[in-house]
Amino acid sequence: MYVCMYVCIDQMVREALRDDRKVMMTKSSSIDLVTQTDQKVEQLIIKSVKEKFPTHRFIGEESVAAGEPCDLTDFPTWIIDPIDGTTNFVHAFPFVAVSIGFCVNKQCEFGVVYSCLQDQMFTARRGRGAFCNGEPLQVSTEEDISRSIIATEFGSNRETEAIDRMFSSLRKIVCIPVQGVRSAGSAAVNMCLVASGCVEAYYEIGIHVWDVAAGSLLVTEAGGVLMDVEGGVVDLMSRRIIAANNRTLAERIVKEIDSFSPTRDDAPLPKQ
Ligand SMILES: O=P(O)(O)OC(CO)CO
Ligand SMILES: [Mg+2]
Ligand SMILES: [Mg+2]
Repeated sequence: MYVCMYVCIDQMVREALRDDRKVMMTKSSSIDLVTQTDQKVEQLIIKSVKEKFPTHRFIGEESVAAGEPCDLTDFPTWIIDPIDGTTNFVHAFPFVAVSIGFCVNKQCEFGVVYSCLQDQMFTARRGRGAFCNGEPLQVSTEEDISRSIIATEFGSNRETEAIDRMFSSLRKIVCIPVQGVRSAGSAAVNMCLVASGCVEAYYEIGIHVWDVAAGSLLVTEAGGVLMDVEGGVVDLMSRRIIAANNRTLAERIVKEIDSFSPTRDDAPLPKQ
């Protein structure tokens, strides 16, 4: 099932990158894009998994956008971002990933991130390590943030207060100084970069559970840590995350972040 699904998704994404990168609609803002490929890939994944595991539950980005609930319960749940980096996809900017996390009792058991254009398959299973195309991954051993590269994103929220806070945080981090700041345009790819040891840490406020479910396990299985932007335990529904190579860097980033709290992924839908 998985090999067949991978081949179909790979073909679907590559063909669409060549022939059809049209924006079909927007979601939370005019720059929160959706293409037909986002929907087709998610439908393919859900259909394939349901055939084998009919009782399992799903949290899929495009299904939630269509009104499905976004509740993480103790039931086996597949958390799917069919295209992480849709804006990249539309522009053919080469970081486009499919992200699938699988949780039981609210704990991630395995995560898969497929970076389509790099043809890199990142996999992690709880307690069994993280891998890229079968090769083991290890986070960076750097303890000094001034010798680090930090990844972050601005997301699709353009409200003035959120933007001000994001710029303020970034300004402080740049001026520590860090050696560099990077944005792959895909939360999942950013987390794979942390897991691979290429960047020391990634932080973002505004991501969703489907952006980071798989990546979170990749980071921890590669020896890294997850932390909330205010320093507590990360809550995948809170839309805030720091994924770092170690606690020293994560705590250093916490000190510089002007945090805010977007509406949670599992917040009740407003009454019509
Ligand atoms: O392209 P997507 O799935 O909307 O995700 C974005 C953040 O929400 C990039 O990580
Ligand atoms: Mg995403
Ligand atoms: Mg997506």
